[in-house]
Amino acid sequence: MRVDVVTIFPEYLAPLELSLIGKARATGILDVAVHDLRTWTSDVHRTVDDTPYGGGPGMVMRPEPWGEALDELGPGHLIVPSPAGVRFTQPLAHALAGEPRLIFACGRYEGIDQRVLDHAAERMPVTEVSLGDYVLFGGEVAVLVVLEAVVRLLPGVLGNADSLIEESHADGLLEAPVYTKPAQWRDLPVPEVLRSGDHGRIARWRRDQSLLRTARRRPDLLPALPPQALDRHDRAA
Ligand SMILES: N#Cc1c(-c2ccc3ccn(Cc4ccc(CN5CCOCC5)cc4)c3c2)n[nH]c1N
Repeated sequence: MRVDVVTIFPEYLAPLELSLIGKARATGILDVAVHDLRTWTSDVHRTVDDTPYGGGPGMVMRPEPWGEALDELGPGHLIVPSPAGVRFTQPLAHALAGEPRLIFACGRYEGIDQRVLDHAAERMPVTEVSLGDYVLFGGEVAVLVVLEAVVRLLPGVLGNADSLIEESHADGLLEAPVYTKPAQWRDLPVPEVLRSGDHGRIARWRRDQSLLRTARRRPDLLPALPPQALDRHDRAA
């Protein structure tokens, strides 16, 4: 997968050199390039923003540098983080993991001139995404989140592919609690079932814990579960 990120704060994306994303880059699974939007400015002050038409607070990012940048870097699936975007979810992460090329446009100020997105949409898929209902300073943090969620799904990135099956949101439920040694820590024991060696019991316990957690913390996820997601054992509850 080839990823291009355009931002006025390239240093914000330094974490992309680290951990599993850094390893995916080193092993050739992922090719990431971070670009400074000011590369595509032509004035002496390298201006990237201007006042909003129609008035209102703050500044808006000028279309010209973005147009030049996307002319050079496109085509690819353009991902634009925005407070007004569609909620970023695990299904969307899976969809993006299937793309050969992603281009991330990191806005700042009050956002990017809408014509940039409209013009790009004439020649490539454009998706505005939001991390959630709160307001950040810009899109860079969202790019780190989206990229981590997407890259984890690429073949060869996670050592144990099984961990993709058990994790939260993979089957629509929150994951069960996890434990490791020691068996007793500050008078707190590991649940006996997890040390029983009875894999059927362990699987049922984990499923029950997932359902309990989801019901308590994210009841909004429960109705979305298709009937077949609750196996015969669950229905009895
Ligand atoms: N992903 C993501 C994001 C972002 C995000 C992503 C990208 C950019 C580029 C600039 N900003 C800052 C900005 C601040 C204020 C406004 C106008 N406001 C009008 C009133 O409603 C709220 C918005 C717009 C943009 C960004 C924020 N925030 N929250 C998420 N989940």
